[in-house]
Amino acid sequence: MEKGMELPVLLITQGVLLPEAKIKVPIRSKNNLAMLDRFVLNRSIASKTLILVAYRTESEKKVYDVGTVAMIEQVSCFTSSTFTQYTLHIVGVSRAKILDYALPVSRVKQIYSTGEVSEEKEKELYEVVRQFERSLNREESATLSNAMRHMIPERHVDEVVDLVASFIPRLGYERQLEFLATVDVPTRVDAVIEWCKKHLESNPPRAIRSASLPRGIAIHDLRGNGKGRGRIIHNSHEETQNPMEKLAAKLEAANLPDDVRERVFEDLNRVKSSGGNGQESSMLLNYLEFVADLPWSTTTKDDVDIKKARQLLDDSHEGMEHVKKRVLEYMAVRSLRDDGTGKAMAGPILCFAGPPGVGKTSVARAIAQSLGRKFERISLGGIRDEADIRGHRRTYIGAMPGRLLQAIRRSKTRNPVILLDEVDKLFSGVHGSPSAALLEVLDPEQNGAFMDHYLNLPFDLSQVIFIATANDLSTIDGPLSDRLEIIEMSGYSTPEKIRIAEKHVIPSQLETHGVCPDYIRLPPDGLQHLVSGYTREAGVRQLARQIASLCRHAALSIAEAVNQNCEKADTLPDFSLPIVYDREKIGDVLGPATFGDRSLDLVDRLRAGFRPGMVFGLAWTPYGGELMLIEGVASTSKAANGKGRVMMTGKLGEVLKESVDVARSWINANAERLGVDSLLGKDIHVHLPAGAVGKDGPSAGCALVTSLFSLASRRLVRSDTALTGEISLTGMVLPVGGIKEKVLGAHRAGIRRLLLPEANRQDAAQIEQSIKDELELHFVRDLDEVLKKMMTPSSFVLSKL
Ligand SMILES: Nc1ncnc2c1ncn2[C@@H]1O[C@H](COP(=O)(O)OP(=O)(O)OP(=O)(O)O)[C@@H](O)[C@H]1O
Repeated sequence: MEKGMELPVLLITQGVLLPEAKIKVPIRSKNNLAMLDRFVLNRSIASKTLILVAYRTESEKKVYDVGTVAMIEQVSCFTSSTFTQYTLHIVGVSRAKILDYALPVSRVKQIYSTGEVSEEKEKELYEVVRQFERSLNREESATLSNAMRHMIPERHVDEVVDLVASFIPRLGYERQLEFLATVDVPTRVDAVIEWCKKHLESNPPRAIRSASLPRGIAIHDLRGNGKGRGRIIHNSHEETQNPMEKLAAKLEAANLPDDVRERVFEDLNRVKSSGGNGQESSMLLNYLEFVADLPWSTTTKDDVDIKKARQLLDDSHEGMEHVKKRVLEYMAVRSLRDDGTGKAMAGPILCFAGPPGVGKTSVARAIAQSLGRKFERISLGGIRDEADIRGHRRTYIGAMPGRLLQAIRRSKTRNPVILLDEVDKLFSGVHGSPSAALLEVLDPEQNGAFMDHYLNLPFDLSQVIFIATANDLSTIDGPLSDRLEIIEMSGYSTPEKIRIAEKHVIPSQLETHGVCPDYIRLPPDGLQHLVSGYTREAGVRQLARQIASLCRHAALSIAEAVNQNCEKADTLPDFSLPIVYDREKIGDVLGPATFGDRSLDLVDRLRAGFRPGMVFGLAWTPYGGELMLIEGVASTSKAANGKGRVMMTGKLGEVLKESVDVARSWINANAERLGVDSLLGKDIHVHLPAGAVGKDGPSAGCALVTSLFSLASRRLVRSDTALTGEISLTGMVLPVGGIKEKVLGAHRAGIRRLLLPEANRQDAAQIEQSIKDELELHFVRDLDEVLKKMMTPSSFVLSKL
């Protein structure tokens, strides 16, 4: 049996894709959708390469036995409320025989072209193609000449005819299929010459007006090089240059380490000896270009001036003193331990953790700037494939280097600061563990000779400074989190947001939109309204977007006024500067406020309808703190053993479920002492609304005890208070995380009285004084204290549970 390779199948029902041509294929059929889902969207290694299969005739549903190996250049996705349409942007690579047709994967074998084309034939071909190009409409002509220009030098006549054939209008399905199946190059050349001539009969070429031709096209000339197979010559300068020599010079200039140099020049000689022909050589050429582009020995010199760095951080970032302090310490240690090699000494990798938009990326950028290093960001969100970090082996068609080396190439230096964004969103899939690969990258023992599968040569990453960011620390892989030094960046309070907006966001948005600061004014109450009415976030990203909308509005108003002024020089426009964005004007521009009063209404409505068993807890989410309603009901159990059951709903995690059990046991054990009925013999149902959102963690313990006590005592819980805290079975209140976020979340929701664990007193000290002034904070040590402070003083007691 013939061997071959297995490729995912994309069935096309209209048209034929020839090698070198590009098409867009909307994915509609069930089979194509399944293939897309399995091989492309989930990023398998072979995901970039497909086999395009066509039917024998457009009506007959039998597949043709020659297909096109193709590479996906882009996947675009259009989503409306009713459907999602994916479209693949594809480029044909080569012909392939379909050995074993099956869905979703078929076994195929690449077919190579055969036959030599005489010099005269080539000349004739290039002459006809030149005229054909000028007979196309301007858009197609530009696309064809562009495609020609982007064909690497040394492309052969067989590739040129494939490209040109894909531009011939109204060729017909069957003729396209026949052309696809023709491996003999002279036959294809004859066919293309004939089709071009036919087209020229009814579409004469436009006259050449060299002055009007775009640069590069006038000299874009197709002709034989007099040495057998033809090649495309782009311009007179390139005519004199041998691309192999150019590449060799580039590799020479790259200053490769000795062991690497030897292997790379061996590869170059292999390409040279094959004359640069064929699929393998073209892959090798791409590879060598990549090797030459890597900054093997280019570094920037560190310029560590702590005073300057402090100034830069202060100028670009408001508040966040603990972050700045830690960053400066980090830089000071680096400068003292610098042994002149620039190597990052074994030490922790900084990881900024916090909700979106709190400045994690911009602090990392400031670190790079103050060290005088290049900055690159790699987004790790959703990566499941080890190859994303470490690259694909070159044996795969369409193989690519990993994201790390791509970032290094972009930075053009061997010692940039690389931000590993969202390390908490790395997943392990069927194609290896990206976080294990990342561990190797971060390990100073191993990263001096990092092996990317594509590069397949050791590359020294030891001088790179890695900084990570995360939203949710609980989802970072254990060994990876051991390597990270976490610096928590919590969300901002409203006054902090206002200060950040005034000092940083507004000036930078004005500059971005080219609006003079004198032309626009955002008075304090306008800004306050913008923050509380149009944003509900821990950071300032949404706020920056809203300010950008105001700047765009200002830019448009000013531009319109200026135009009007020019048209009627004698009448001044009805327009006065600066434009003042007060509450009313903001409402006109951005529409009615999305938050603020309306959501406070919701809390007010909940408070008005408070029943026994209801209590406000506090939740930490990766997007900031939130008020969390807990509801409980109890009824006499009808269970056979009479003991009563507990039901929990609202997508609760294991730990949260256990907290309900602990709370119930504590109430039952202390019922007599507290003077309430035991919950034994009662069926209890605890529900945490926003049922579709998963919730977990031990910090709702205090709130759960309060809810169950309320049921047992038939007394109402204070609806003006929210609380957080883990509990022990013996009634102690234990500390919890995310205090600042939770307190700010409660404050945003309009709750002013809070119960926090005594052991978290220190965390609460970090909250801005102006916020604390508006709050009544109670620190509690045990559950007796919690219940005393949480229950309404009224003797409102329901007669029966
Ligand atoms: N304390 C601050 N002072 C000045 N500007 C700030 C501050 N915090 C955030 N910003 C600005 O807010 C914008 C968003 O910040 P950035 O992109 O760094 O957020 P991030 O925390 O990295 O978010 P994500 O997790 O979504 O990537 C940036 O323009 C940043 O400069």
